Amino acid sequence: MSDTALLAVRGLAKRYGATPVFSGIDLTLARGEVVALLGASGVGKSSLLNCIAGLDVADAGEIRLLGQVVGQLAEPQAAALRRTSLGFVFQAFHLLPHLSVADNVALPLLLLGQREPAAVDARVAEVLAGVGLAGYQARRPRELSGGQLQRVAIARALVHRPALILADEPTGNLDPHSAAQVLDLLFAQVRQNGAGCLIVTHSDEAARRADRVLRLLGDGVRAEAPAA
Ligand SMILES: Nc1ncnc2c1ncn2[C@@H]1O[C@H](COP(=O)(O)OP(=O)(O)OP(=O)(O)O)[C@@H](O)[C@H]1O
Repeated sequence: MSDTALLAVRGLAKRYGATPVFSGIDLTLARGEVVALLGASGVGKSSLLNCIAGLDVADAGEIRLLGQVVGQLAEPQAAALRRTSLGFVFQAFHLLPHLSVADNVALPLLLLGQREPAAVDARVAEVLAGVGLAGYQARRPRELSGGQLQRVAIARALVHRPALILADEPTGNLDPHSAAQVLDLLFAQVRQNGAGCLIVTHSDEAARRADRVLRLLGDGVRAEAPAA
């Protein structure tokens, strides 16, 4: 089963110096599945997401992405697998302020070597329209609201059609109205693209919209019944 899973994490452990964060983490995500990851503040949700994304390194365990054990690949191959198959949405948006909206969204395509301007422009326009920002290509991030910034970040995470979206509290900086809009868009776009999504959240709304809800504990992951 783990061979066909989009993501399979086995026995993952992380510590910072002598301080353990988590250990014995097993989780699996199927293609097209939206999974919400809950957990107390400081339990290691962001650390887990960062390990899966290759932004941080686990101390033990295995991460299998699209059937490939990432740790068994040479770093250039691991990086290429992540670039192709992952999109990341951060709580603080992480857009580049000096680039236009279009250039921010196009970045993953450029990193993948897609430089044919007409094709890049067309895909950027398509994905911006998908998040309700048609015609915003020339804007700068400073000219956008928080909800719009996060929608740009979602467009950037989806532009290269990754198989897995990792989202770390993507509505944590938004007012409730914008948060609900952004969640709707994120989940609609994820499902429309047939991608899987692992979303770290404190939001009941996000958990309610997920296919499955997991709770991260220091020594494992527990399945929770979705909120009614
Ligand atoms: N770079 C780091 N160096 C040392 N300790 C760290 C580092 N990053 C995180 N930690 C610690 O690891 C633990 C887990 O942090 P993490 O941010 O993953 O938790 P979280 O569950 O995402 O928390 P929150 O819900 O508050 O965002 C915390 O105790 C944090 O202080």
